[in-house]
Amino acid sequence: MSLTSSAVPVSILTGFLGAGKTTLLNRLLKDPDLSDTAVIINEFGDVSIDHLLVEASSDGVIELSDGCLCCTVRGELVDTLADLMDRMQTGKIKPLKRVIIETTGLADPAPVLQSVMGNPVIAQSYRLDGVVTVVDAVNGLATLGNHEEAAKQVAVADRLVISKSTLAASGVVEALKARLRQLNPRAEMIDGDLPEAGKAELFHCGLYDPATKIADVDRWLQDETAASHGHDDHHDHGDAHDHAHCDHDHHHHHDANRHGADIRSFSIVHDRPIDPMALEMFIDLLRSAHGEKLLRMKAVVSMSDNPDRPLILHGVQSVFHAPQRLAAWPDPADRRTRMVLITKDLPEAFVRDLFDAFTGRPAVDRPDAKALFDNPLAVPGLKI
Ligand SMILES: Nc1nc2c(ncn2[C@@H]2O[C@H](COP(=O)(O)OP(=O)(O)OP(=O)(O)O)[C@@H](O)[C@H]2O)c(=O)[nH]1
Repeated sequence: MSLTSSAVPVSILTGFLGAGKTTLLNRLLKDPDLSDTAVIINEFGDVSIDHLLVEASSDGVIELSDGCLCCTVRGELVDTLADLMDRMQTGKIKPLKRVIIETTGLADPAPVLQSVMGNPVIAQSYRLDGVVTVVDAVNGLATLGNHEEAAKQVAVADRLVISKSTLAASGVVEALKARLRQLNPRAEMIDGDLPEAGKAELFHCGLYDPATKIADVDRWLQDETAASHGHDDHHDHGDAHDHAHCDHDHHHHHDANRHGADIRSFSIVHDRPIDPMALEMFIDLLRSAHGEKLLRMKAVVSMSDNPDRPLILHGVQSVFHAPQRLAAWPDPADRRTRMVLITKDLPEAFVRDLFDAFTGRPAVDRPDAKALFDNPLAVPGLKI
């Protein structure tokens, strides 16, 4: 996956059945800034109607055949993206500014993201820009409780659009927002009725600020740790903030397990440059042994081989894009490694211990007795 600004950005539009994805897309496609956008839609059922419902961009709408995008037509999604690129390169269609993939309501978004990021050919030409998830204000809370796919759709989102809020009884939207905050504390929440929900900027979730073309790491990481946590010296072995245990307002008494808080979001902050080998081993182990539990990971990493040029990492389950070096730190005053992880059934403490195992310094202030006794230079007879 290329993260450079030249690759065509791909946005995933997801949300449970009937949440309002097509309605939102119809509004969005009226924004002139979304001209030269291809929309790929998939459907369940024999009768294909979704593409008819997308009004404004009939030329750009590519309908995948019957089946769920996350499984049966994954090959077809890759083929469609490859075909689009071929048509662009041979001048059959104008260069695309963006591709939007609208998933079926039942899709687990992680495999969809993987199929965009994990195919080497696709990864050369496209970059995953972000995930926009529509949540229905009326049914959202119940749906999240009953359907794991819906919870995953929320967990991996960069932005959450709350639809139908005018139809919801008072208090319902607030309860829904609290639940969404718990599942995904970093995603920006937008009321679907507001004008900004219908603007092209909704899809600008990627690393590069589309206006300046400069990497905006804090926004990309959805990184409140950048603002709220300073350079604490005690973060020697990484500092993890687990959001499954506290909501955004830090109400520590919340019962995290009440709503199946096996999906959790946390960050690891590390003050010292990391050895490339240690990072590679950490990532390899995490994704090979626990890939299916790693819903999403984004990171900016200070590397010991070149601390002036941070490494950008971006992964979904076991699939990671090729790491990319930024030319410089976006904020020279903050050169900390920052990782944001969203996991399912993978406790923060486990990930943190793993990170520490590969990156932690030996504790120099505590003598290692065995090393002292095994020391060939030790003075015979001297007991410590
Ligand atoms: N009042 C109101 N109705 C909405 C809103 N968003 C969607 N709807 C209605 O909800 C129904 C479902 O909307 P769709 O846009 O088809 O939902 P979808 O997520 O594309 O549905 P699937 O493709 O079946 O998963 C339609 O009847 C819409 O008119 C909203 O913000 N307010």
